[in-house]
Amino acid sequence: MDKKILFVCTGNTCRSSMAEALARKIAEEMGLAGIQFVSAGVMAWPGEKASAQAIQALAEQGIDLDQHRASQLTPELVLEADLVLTMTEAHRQQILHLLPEAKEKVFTLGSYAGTNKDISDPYGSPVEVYRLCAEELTTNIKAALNKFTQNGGLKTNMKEMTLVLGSDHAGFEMKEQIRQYLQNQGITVEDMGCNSTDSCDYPDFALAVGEKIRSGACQMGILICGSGVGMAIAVNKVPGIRAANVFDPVIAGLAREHNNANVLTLGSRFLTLEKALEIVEKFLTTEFAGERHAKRVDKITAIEEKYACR
Ligand SMILES: O=C(CO)[C@H](O)[C@H](O)COP(=O)(O)O
Repeated sequence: MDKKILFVCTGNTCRSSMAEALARKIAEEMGLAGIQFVSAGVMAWPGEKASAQAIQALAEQGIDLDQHRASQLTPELVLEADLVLTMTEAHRQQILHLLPEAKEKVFTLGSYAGTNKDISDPYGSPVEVYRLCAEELTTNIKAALNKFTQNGGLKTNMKEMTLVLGSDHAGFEMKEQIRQYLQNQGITVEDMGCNSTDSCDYPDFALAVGEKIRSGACQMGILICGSGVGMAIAVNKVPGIRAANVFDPVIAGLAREHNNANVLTLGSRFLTLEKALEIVEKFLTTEFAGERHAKRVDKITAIEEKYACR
């Protein structure tokens, strides 16, 4: 079933209408399927068109906002959404006043994306201000979609995802066998190398795999070195990556269920192929449980954000 993200501003003719249309385009560029985007205003005139400057700013990016018509925010819209992103804290407060029980899924776009700034209202300004607003929205929406997809917003389905693999020389042969196994099951796999048993450096491949996931091009990764330890340490330096070095299928399931791990690392020198495949299968077929674990995974993300270069 599709997930739904609702953007909220005041009149639904400028910020949230642009956010809805931009998010649709960004999700397509990130290869994200299964997310529906909608928008509404806390004080909208239902049926009103988007402002002329918003239409122009988005038309310059090849996005048609001409057909948009404003909608008034209703409790149903909030309840139906999986995530509600408001343009300002005042909008968030208005929703929570109406529906305090929605607290867990209503955020300002800035706080959810990690930029921590409200999106200011361009209403009545010249088109240049709308262009800047569209840029600000784009930055925030990209980060928000990364977070939404990595924190269990989407259910994992093996056949629908693209997996990325990498290894060093010690993990090369096991990587080849795992790739074959996955491809035989119809799973799309990207292989970032290495391509032989010649000695090489595991951080190079950890970075390549981490960046594929960070960009949204792939949803999960598997990295193999001699012990799995170096790969886990290296790839965990990429923001948004939660890698687990696993030697047992039960732990592989827990790494997904509780920690929403998105990268599995394996130690080829300490695992039989049979055991490695059992671990891979469990890792890829277990879904993040969310609920109390989501709050904890969000705290891991908050640690990353605390030390991010600004
Ligand atoms: O496990 C690893 C990193 O954690 C590497 O595969 C291992 O360090 C490579 O060692 P060598 O160069 O002696 O083959």
